[in-house]
Amino acid sequence: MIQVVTPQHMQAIDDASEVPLDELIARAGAAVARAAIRQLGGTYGRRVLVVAGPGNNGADGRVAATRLRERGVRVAVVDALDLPERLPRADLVIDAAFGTGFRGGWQFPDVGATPVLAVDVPTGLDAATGVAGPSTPHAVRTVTFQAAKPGHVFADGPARCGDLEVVDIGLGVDRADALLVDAAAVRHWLPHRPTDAHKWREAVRIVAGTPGMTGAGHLATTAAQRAGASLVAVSSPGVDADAPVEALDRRVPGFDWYTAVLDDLHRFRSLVIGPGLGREEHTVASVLRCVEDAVVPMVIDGDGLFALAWNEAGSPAVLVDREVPTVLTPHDGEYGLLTGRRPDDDRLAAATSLADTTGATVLLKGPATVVATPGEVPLIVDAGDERLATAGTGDVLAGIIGALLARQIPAHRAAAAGAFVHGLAVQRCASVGVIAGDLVEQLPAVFTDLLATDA
Ligand SMILES: NC(=O)C1=CN([C@@H]2O[C@H](COP(=O)(O)OP(=O)(O)OC[C@H]3O[C@@H](n4cnc5c(N)ncnc54)[C@H](O)[C@@H]3O)[C@@H](O)[C@H]2O)[C@@H](O)CC1
Ligand SMILES: Nc1ncnc2c1ncn2[C@@H]1O[C@H](COP(=O)(O)OP(=O)(O)O)[C@@H](O)[C@H]1O
Repeated sequence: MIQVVTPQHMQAIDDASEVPLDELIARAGAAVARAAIRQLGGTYGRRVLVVAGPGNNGADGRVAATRLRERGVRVAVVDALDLPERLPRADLVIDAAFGTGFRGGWQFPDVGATPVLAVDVPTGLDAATGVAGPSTPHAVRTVTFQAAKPGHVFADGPARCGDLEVVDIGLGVDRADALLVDAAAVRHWLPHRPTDAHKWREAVRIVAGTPGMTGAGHLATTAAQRAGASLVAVSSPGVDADAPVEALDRRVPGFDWYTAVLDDLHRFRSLVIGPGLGREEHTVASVLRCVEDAVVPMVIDGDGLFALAWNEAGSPAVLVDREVPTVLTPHDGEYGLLTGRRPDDDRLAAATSLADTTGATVLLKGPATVVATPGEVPLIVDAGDERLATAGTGDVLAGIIGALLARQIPAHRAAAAGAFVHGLAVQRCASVGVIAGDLVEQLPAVFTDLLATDA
């Protein structure tokens, strides 16, 4: 997995390093020159413009300029603080104006359609949060050093950075602030089914859906089945519609259904509660009883999170005493209900603080999803894309995580692996018109491909 380190932490690593700064800059500049040559597809007859600032980011760019000249590239270097009225023509612009030391108030010049290669971060992109300034260029590629920064993966980061290249320049990273989840990690986390498998061994209990929102129960159930649950029992309180044929249809009344759910919950390996349950007072009461008394790992999603927030003692009080893992899956609005404030731009900190106050695993949804658990390095999943922003995809995610918990994957990894396969599933879907059920259909192939690749 790629390490993610905050800019402040990277500065401390830099300060503590025994490698002299000049050497780090030489290595960084050489890596930028190599990336530029790859981007140009050669050196002969190619022209590069380097916009170089007054700090170390500019120094990286000047070294790259020297290396490129040595390779026969025609290079012009312009001073970011003294830009000429007309920029020299080029096949590639290297943005070495400012990196993590940028303080705002400087405009990146208009380079038209010329591709931009950014050094460390495109100028003006906040490396801590990914929020771009008004003139931040859209780079085709960004070369960063030793570790990715949160700004590369959150907010405007992915769109402004283009392809991200992380280059080892010999700085020892003592600890990562987060890890970017990849296929190799998820493959490693997935258990093989034992030959003596038994249908109750990976059984998932789901409470989701109400009259008028029966789809939530259906989506979570089929997602859990397709993510490897050996058996799924589903209840949609007050609903008489049929469950999927392969699932156990556990009909429960619209009120006080917690007794029926808790009754034989010990037979299951996980409980998914919340998608499409509604926000009635009696629903809140039943959800809270389940959270307090459930003896199996739980995923609490959607209206289950509303129920947690809507109780006088506050969600931490309900959760901290749980002796088995709990995964909370808020989007920004649900995070706001739980904490009284929507997450700010520092999404790693937002997820981590909710995890710390509740003792739960928190999966904070978004274009890049963060998974935080007390005592674990946060995980970031950026496998999905905007096609996931459609009704019901969260219900699918909850079902997948429920199945992975039932398959005995620890909560932190189960949540991140769930978000990762959810993202891979959408990659296999059509470019337009994707609905949540399409993700479910893709899951067996996603898992099959993941397990078949030997990276
Ligand atoms: N540990 C690492 O990650 C390494 C980082 N390196 C590079 O070092 C960069 C950080 O270097 P610096 O701390 O020198 O920061 P920058 O190179 O981003 O720029 C800081 C300088 O720019 C000036 N400045 C900032 N905003 C301005 C504005 N709006 N108008 C005019 N002047 C402005 C500041 O006064 C300061 O002199 C990284 O982005 C990276 O490119 C590499 O050199 C090698 C090692
Ligand atoms: N722009 C986006 N890019 C990538 N993933 C997204 C984007 N918007 C939403 N998602 C993902 O889609 C899912 C939506 O979940 P949720 O909001 O709970 O949907 P619902 O409640 O309709 O089921 C989450 O997994 C979230 O991370």
